[in-house]
Amino acid sequence: MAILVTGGAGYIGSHTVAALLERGEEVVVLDNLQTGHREALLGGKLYEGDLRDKEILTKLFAENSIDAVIHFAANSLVGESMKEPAKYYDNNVFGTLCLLEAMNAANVRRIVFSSTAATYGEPEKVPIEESDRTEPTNVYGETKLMMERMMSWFDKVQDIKYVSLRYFNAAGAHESGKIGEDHQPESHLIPLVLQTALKQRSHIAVFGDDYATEDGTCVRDYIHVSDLADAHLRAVDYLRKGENSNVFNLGNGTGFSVKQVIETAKKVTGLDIPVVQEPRRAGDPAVLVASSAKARSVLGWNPKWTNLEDVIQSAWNWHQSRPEGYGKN
Ligand SMILES: NC(=O)c1ccc[n+]([C@@H]2O[C@H](COP(=O)([O-])OP(=O)(O)OC[C@H]3O[C@@H](n4cnc5c(N)ncnc54)[C@H](O)[C@@H]3O)[C@@H](O)[C@H]2O)c1
Ligand SMILES: O=c1ccn([C@@H]2O[C@H](COP(=O)(O)OP(=O)(O)O[C@H]3O[C@H](CO)[C@@H](O)[C@H](O)[C@H]3O)[C@@H](O)[C@H]2O)c(=O)[nH]1
Repeated sequence: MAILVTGGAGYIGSHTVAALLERGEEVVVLDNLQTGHREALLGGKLYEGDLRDKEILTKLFAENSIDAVIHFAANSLVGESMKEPAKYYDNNVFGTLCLLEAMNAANVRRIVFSSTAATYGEPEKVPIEESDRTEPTNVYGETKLMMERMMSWFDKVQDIKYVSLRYFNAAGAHESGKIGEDHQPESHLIPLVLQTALKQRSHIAVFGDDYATEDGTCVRDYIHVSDLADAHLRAVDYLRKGENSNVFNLGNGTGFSVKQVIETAKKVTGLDIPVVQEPRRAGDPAVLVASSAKARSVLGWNPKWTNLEDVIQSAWNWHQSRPEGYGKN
């Protein structure tokens, strides 16, 4: 039996594919390569196509014995979602609907889903627990919450069991140095800061310094991509044991401000990183920090990369060895 990974050629998807292959799983990937890279796939069978294309989904499920789906494929940028909402409802919500319909038709009843800290919006308290209020402050988070609710109804009505993993901020790169983060254009803080250290950019913009945080900049919980990959394998095992649908936060439980990330990157690289203060970015909550106690106790998840310096060092190794990323697909 194979595992279908949608978005497997993307950043977190490719690290999860690597982890699945390492433990001997058969992997099938569906990716339209809109942000992913063929070279990021260290194995598995790639179907190059779109989640919203019913024909390719039907073909893929007919040609492979799929046991479970891990669903990464989505648009996932907070800032962009506040400029182009339709793109997010279409790819994320409609795309997931197409996938669930095809799964039901093919009698595939397990899905692990990439959700996000952005489902919470401004948290009522930190660290955030899964039972806390979900009131997204951006379109992206709203679409992910809709996808979770949709899966909950497909569970009730069609018995498709799901595990929704609400990741906080993914960071770092694979220890082998073969795969890492390469988004074109890049919008995530850590890669942008490291590209500035490499002098590929003149400066890093800090979006807002008037938040209610210690130094006025936004606080996030950075979690290593290999720890995220490990959680997906545990979530598949959890569903294979016949457990009920569930939701888990995945974070380290420590928050770092934008300024602290830049300072840590300066220390790791030993290089100058010029900063320019800019206005707030629409849709950004001030603080997002996870309680992952539930994932630890139920999934036995135990993140290894708990130190921000080590996480940034692992990203730095990747950026130094592949300053242009993967290059052309
Ligand atoms: N990066 C983070 O910090 C973070 C945090 C929380 C949640 N997430 C979620 O994790 C998932 C992966 O994030 P990422 O950072 O690896 O993003 P990514 O853009 O690197 O990966 C997404 C992959 O999905 C593919 N894709 C997108 N739409 C598709 C479609 N319609 N059909 C087929 N393939 C499609 C892309 O080509 C890409 O390979 C996303 O669902 C995102 O919302 C990411
Ligand atoms: O040039 C930049 C880029 C980012 N930031 C700030 O840095 C923080 C982190 O931003 P970014 O790296 O863009 O991540 P988020 O917007 O927090 O979103 C990421 O983390 C979410 C979970 O918390 C995921 O759901 C999203 O998919 C993923 O992109 C935010 O406060 C941004 O305002 C800057 O100040 N300057």
